[in-house]
Amino acid sequence: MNLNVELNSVARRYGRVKAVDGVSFSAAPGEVIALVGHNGAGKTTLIKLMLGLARPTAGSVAVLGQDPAAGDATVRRRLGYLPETVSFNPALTGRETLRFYVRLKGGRRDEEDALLERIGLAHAADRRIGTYSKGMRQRLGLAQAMIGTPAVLLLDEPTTGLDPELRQQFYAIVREMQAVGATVLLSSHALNELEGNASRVVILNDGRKIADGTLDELRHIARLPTRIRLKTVEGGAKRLREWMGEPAGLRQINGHIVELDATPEDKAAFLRRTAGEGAPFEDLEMVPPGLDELYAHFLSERASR
Ligand SMILES: Nc1ncnc2c1ncn2[C@@H]1O[C@H](COP(=O)(O)OP(=O)(O)OP(=O)(O)O)[C@@H](O)[C@H]1O
Repeated sequence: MNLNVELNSVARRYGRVKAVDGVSFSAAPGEVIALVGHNGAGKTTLIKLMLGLARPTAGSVAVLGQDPAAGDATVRRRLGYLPETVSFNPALTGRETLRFYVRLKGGRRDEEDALLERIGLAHAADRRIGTYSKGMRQRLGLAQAMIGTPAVLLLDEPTTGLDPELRQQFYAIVREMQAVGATVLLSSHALNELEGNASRVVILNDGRKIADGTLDELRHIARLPTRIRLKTVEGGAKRLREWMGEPAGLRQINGHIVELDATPEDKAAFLRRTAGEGAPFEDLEMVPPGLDELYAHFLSERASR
């Protein structure tokens, strides 16, 4: 398979600190991979290794088939990077700044105007960056990372400081990049927003990779229960409990709602029962474990080893 990123047993030490410790993974075109982990887990270092800004102390890194630290300009031009903290000259306008980066990267003439339009900053193109809000600066940073339609886009905590609407717009742009075959790697602490937006999740802890897969794969490995919530008519919770046979762990939330945590096997058996006659509920809701629960699970599993 054609891979845009390949990391093989990569380690990066800073003195005694193992910022990245034996990490291997690969990323194909069209994948959106979320790097998640506590502060100091090694996310930024991993991104810097892929950019060639840090060299591995062991193992190998290949981006677009090349060692990114070797300084090959053709590879660099096909990489886009949004750093954790974007900092632009406040005295320049958005357009001037982007034009500067387009020239630096050998981008198309007037590409800055198309990018400003795309990220919704055309109306402020001629305003000085010193007057921009945090969200506007972050969007300008994303526009800068998108110059030349990169094959690999590395985004370090890109949605920090963005309001919910801007986050949606941000992920819409990520999907557009994904659709044209870019590999997008983004680090984030906002686990809930990654659901439905990342095709794969890599969990890091103390520089090590402790989980890697789609959300469904991680759910399958973790075998965490699904929350089943049943609603009935007001005052009907008692009858519902009796019909369910008062299973251990059943929680009565109020007079008409009960909740149960079901293993994958219990869930299937329960669903078969609910399909029968006379099930005394009006509505059923199933909530599979979210990324925050999976994350906590993998971390606690690691800690107990
Ligand atoms: N240049 C450096 N010199 C010394 N130590 C470093 C350097 N860069 C990173 N580290 C250390 O490596 C570890 C991993 O840091 P890194 O910035 O990669 O984590 P992170 O997961 O991105 O954290 P955050 O979520 O806080 O941004 C930390 O212990 C950090 O202090």
